[in-house]
Amino acid sequence: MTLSALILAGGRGRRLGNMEKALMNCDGRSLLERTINILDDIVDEVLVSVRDEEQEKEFEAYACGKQMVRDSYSDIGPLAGILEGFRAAKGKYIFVTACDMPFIDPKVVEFMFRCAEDHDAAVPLRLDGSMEPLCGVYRVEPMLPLIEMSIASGKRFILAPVFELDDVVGVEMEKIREIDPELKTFININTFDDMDKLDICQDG
Ligand SMILES: Nc1nc2c(ncn2[C@@H]2O[C@H](COP(=O)(O)OP(=O)(O)OP(=O)(O)O)[C@@H](O)[C@H]2O)c(=O)[nH]1
Repeated sequence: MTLSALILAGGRGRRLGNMEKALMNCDGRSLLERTINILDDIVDEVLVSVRDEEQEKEFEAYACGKQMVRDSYSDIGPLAGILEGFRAAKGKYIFVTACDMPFIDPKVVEFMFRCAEDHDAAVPLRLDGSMEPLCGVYRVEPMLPLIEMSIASGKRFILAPVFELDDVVGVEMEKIREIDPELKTFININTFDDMDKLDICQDG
């Protein structure tokens, strides 16, 4: 079965003074390259979601030759990138993540694919029971029209199409903790404070 992964990287990093988060540096590599390398061993295809042509050009040196998909809706947020990723995907299932989650555990990704098998999606459940969509695996066929409908009806939050799926497996954090004890997979970088704590620096 063909599997895909989508790395969302089209955000503007406003909480970081409009820094390109995908190009931030961790251990000598950009966050984008790190995530591509992790996913490349697991899936048949890695897609990089960018907001526009200018960003695509800037990312060319860091995208490891992977296909980049540009938003066709501007400034509506991550769902615009998810839409184009799902339109371009060759896989039956797609893992969706963000460029600012540099410590994804590959075993967690594999586990999420296994959980999604024969279902519409597998999405991690936070301790409060809410879903964490940016570490989820989705079956492309039912999701794509639901993403289109969500955007058309002005529902731009990532979970809007997920709520409409018939068969979503919620994956308890405790199950993921058995694989990734510190839940590093879910660390994401939004602020200068996060960068300091995690020893991440601005590219260049
Ligand atoms: N393609 C695409 N990706 C987006 C867009 N907005 C956010 N993303 C991505 O979605 C993920 C989550 O984004 P956020 O952390 O909420 O937003 P951000 O733009 O990265 O940061 P802030 O501007 O500080 O909120 C990140 O990987 C972003 O790169 C968008 O309009 N298009």
